[in-house]
Amino acid sequence: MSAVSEGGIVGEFLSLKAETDADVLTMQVGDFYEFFADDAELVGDVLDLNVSKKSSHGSSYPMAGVPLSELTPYVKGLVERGYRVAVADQYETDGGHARRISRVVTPGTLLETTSADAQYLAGIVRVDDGYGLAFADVTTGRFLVSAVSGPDADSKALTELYRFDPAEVLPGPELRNDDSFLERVRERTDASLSVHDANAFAPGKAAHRTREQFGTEALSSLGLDSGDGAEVRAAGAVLSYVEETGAGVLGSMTRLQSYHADDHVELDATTQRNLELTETMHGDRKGSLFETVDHTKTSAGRRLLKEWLQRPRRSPDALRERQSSVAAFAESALAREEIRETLADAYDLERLASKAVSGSADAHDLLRVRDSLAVLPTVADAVANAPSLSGSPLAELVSRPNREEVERLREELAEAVAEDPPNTVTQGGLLRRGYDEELDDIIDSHEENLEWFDTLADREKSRTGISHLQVDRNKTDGYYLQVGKSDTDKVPEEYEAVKTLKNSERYVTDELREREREILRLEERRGELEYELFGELRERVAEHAELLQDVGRTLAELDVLASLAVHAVENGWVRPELVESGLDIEQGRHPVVERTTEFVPNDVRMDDDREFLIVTGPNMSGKSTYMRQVALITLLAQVGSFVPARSARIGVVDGIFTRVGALDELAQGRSTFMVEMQELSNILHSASEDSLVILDEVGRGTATYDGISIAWAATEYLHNEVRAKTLFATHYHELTTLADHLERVENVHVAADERDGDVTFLRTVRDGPTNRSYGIHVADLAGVPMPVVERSRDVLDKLRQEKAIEARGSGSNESVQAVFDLGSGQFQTNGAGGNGSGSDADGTNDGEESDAAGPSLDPETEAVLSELAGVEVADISPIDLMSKVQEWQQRVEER
Ligand SMILES: Nc1ncnc2c1ncn2[C@@H]1O[C@H](COP(=O)(O)OP(=O)(O)OP(=O)(O)O)[C@@H](O)[C@H]1O
Repeated sequence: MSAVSEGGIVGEFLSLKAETDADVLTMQVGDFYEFFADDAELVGDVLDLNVSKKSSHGSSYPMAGVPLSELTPYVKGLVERGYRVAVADQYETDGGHARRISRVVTPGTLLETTSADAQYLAGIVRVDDGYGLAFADVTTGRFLVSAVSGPDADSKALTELYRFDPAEVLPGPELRNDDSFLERVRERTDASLSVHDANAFAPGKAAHRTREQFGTEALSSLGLDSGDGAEVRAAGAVLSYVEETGAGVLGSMTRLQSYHADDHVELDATTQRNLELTETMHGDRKGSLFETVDHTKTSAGRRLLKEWLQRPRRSPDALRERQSSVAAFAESALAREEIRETLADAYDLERLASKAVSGSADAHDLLRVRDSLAVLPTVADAVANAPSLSGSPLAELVSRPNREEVERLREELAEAVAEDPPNTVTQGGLLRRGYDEELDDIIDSHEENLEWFDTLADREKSRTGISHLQVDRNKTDGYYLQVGKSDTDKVPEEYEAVKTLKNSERYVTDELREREREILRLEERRGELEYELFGELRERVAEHAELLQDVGRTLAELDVLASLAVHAVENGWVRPELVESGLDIEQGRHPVVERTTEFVPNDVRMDDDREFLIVTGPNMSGKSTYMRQVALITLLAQVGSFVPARSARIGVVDGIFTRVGALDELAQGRSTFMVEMQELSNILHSASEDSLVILDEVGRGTATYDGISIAWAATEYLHNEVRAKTLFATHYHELTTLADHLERVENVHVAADERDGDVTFLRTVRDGPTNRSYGIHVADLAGVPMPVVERSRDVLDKLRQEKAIEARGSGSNESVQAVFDLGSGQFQTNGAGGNGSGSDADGTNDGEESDAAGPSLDPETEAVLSELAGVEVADISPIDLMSKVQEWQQRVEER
């Protein structure tokens, strides 16, 4: 026990606590880890740990404790709730014991996670023209850096944070006081924000740290050799944080990967949520795209599939390679299933590598490494033996890790680790015979001594003639000879009595004592030697961390590609053709909805003449489903997956942007309309002509005319300036007329059949606008009282009267093409072809000015109209009226 007095322990605890900025401290006191004072109360509350009282220097302190071997789950419990936990260990000093903080466990450096998901620690640095980002997963050794710049760098940086969903973020010194940025980080992730030494972010220091870890070569091969890049600053800070927290996993971070935001399809946080990639809008995992398409066999495969879905790619070559692998797997069911079955035997090698490096891997973990390594040659042979697989990129994939090296390490482990080792690494029994000579000698002598005891009773019986004699051992007396009372007279003189029982007597002899001491000595020596040898073996496995990561990654990739093939085969998906632009999906389906519904497939065609689709149709007809289906098919194609369609040609996009009604905005305390406009604003800023934009009901959150105006203007801007491929679902029937005047805007509608007051949803998408505005009709169907329905029709008519909106074509903002009259529901133009039926669509205009309040007419027509308006129908005879009409016609024609 500690040399410090009992009272001093609380004092020691409190002074260690003052040293650390961790939220909670636990301190080893003998065989226990103790929490005192506020920390004891916290663990009492949070983890239901029993809290007692400890008196110290006249005060009483709350105290809670757990045995040494049971600390891990408590630390994990605290860290998973977002606390940073400092662990102080006891060590020997000349005068007794002392304690120091050996590790600070934080959400981003927790090794003991049981979740298969990636667990990133992120560093983010702001510089003049953007941000540097570094992401490290201490559980797998993955380490990635990136930089984003440009006018929308803020949103790009936040997008990356959302994509990696880090457990912990270290903001650089420039960001620490930027409350609005930090608030946005909190909104998009569940990360804990931790403050790390500002010096660690300094360019020189960070570059030094990064070079030390990955080597100068690695930095220069990624073009980061100047060392003052923002991503290197973020990387250096992350490395120094991992080191400072004492997790001991730096060695597993073997490879620096750099990526460019342009390598991946931009998917902002809103879009990832809207498309329900990994969870539904209601927060369920089930019903997400990921859960629907996931057939992986390993947790590393699951993790990788999720990563692929969250980070679709833009390089057509890389995607075609994945497609070819999926196609090969799709064609060879037998080999695929054999490989998947073998993969199921693999454990998470990336995680095991980190455990080996941190020294926390036990003998069972090394057996897992052995068994997982054995999977590689088996699957590689299966690939080589299946003709349709051996000619595919899968052959290259399985030959990536060095097979000889894999085999050497596997053999070493097979020869070293015992088949059924104990759970602790200190008691011996971890290693096999034949692995180490000294160990074998120890085991031999140990066995020989045990054997001596096993046969002792028989030997003594025949030597002494005692028939009631047995040899046994217990905790207090050790080994002894037990002789029945009736035979005690035959006991030889070297027997030394140690205990008298009712019917027997116990004895020991010098030799027995000597043998017993030898057995204990051998057991102790065996424990020590095995621990030492095991440590060396684990060290060698740790030295192979990179190999383990390579094999782990290869098996995960195989697992994901096979999983995509399984889903494609089971659901009739096809390989999409990747093209430069445009979109031609024949008989496309929604990948998630098709699983639970008799799905009606639909076509989608978009090209340079048809870039903007206005999607109309009654409520619940399937507008949102249709648009999401387009987005998801595009996304799946850029994951390298097959897609739910009869055939598909997909133009590779640089980003997918969506704005759909979200459910949880009010819960976040922001006005729905404000959020809607922020999202719209982000899309208008970020989308390019290579992007896909999905807008569902933009403008709905405000007054109708405000809404129409915003939707109208956004359509013009997207069409004229951005030129992104856009699908826009709207209930504003008025917008459908835009197709007549904006060159590349087309209408499609989801058809519904209406008979005898019933609407049957056909779920079929057809060209052209829907032929009526359904809102009031739906109110009618829903049983809203007739007077209200009729009155609303009246009101709608009134509202539409004499309201007009101009449509602007591309080119100068002054060039007014057409005026939309909400009263008539028609466009009016004064130029050539002035009936507004579309002849102005090429953007040429005869230059006449239009009046935003309505078309300006020539004086003669004005006069005719005013006469018409003045006619008192009741006072004029039919004959007079006919001749008046003839006269008006003539005057208008001659004008
Ligand atoms: N092609 C289809 N085949 C079968 N069912 C479909 C199809 N499209 C949509 N559905 C189903 O129809 C329902 C309504 O779809 P959706 O939400 O897309 O309609 P909507 O027109 O966007 O509705 P609202 O205008 O009210 O937002 C959903 O339950 C969906 O599963």
